[in-house]
Amino acid sequence: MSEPVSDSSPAEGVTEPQNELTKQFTDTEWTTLKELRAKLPDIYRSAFTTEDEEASLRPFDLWGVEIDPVNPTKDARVSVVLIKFLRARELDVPGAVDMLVATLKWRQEFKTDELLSEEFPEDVFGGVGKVFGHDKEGRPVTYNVYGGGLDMKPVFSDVKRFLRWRVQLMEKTIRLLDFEKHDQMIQVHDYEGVSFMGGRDANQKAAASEASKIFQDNYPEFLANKYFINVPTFATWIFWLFKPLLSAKTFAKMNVVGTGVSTVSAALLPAIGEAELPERYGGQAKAF
Ligand code: HEM
Repeated sequence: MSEPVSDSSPAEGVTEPQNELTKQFTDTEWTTLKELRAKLPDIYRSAFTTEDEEASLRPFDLWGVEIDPVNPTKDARVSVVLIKFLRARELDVPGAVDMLVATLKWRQEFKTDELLSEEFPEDVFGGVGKVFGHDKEGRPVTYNVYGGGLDMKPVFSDVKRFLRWRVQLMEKTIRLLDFEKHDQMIQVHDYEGVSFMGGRDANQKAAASEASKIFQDNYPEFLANKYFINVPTFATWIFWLFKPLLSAKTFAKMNVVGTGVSTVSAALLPAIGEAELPERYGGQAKAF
């Protein structure tokens, strides 16, 4: 990685707002970021198709950060959001442009702006997903309990509803990121007590692959690390099924951990401090 650039580098002599995260950008990242910013009006025209050009160029709120396509340099957090699309495409500007257009279109189709206020039955989803605590670097942690003695039938009976619930959890976690110091999360999947005898049913498979695709295509670089815990040895093959669905970079962030509290805590404690780790995983936090 090259040296972080000086505060005056981003706009060749013109200073613009910086934060802890933008200060870590490399020179190449700044160069590609400037190219991407210059394309924002075209990106917006493609993503927000309307007869009224002025309307398509209105600032858009992406994860709580307002991106003004005509003047994107006022807020350092805009750079933090945009660099994600570049990093997800190995700093290839046309690739990042395509991804951003597709994400903006997908957000309109999926109606993500309605998600945060949507309600889901507590008796079905209450125990299945939680945002709880932080890792040692202050990043939020989400736990998905796809086992743990819970009844999974109603969770996956309606795949569309599951996807809206799961994406809502993602969006809620993102709202905990400030894009100043933190722009990534940790995710934990707990498969404790899952019976793998009959394999995953058709709905579970569809939900898993569709959710993975949504995250892969529309949530660039939000994952710092992901842990699959309480996975019995004979079920680890399922992990490899996901390899073709995920980029090599995302796949490399994933860790499969075996069963039992001591195995799980040995894997999680280096990342999540004891005080923040739920008791059920060998920590001290009275969580869920
Ligand atoms: C009945 C058992 C299982 C169920 C119900 C299930 C459910 C899910 C769901 C709903 C997702 C979507 C992504 C998310 O929620 O974050 C997912 C993703 C995934 N699961 Fe499972 N899963 C099961 C078993 C396993 C096992 C045994 C493994 C092995 C480690 C595994 C590995 C993965 C991987 C690698 C992903 C992709 C992660 C991502 O896209 O971020 N799953 N699973």
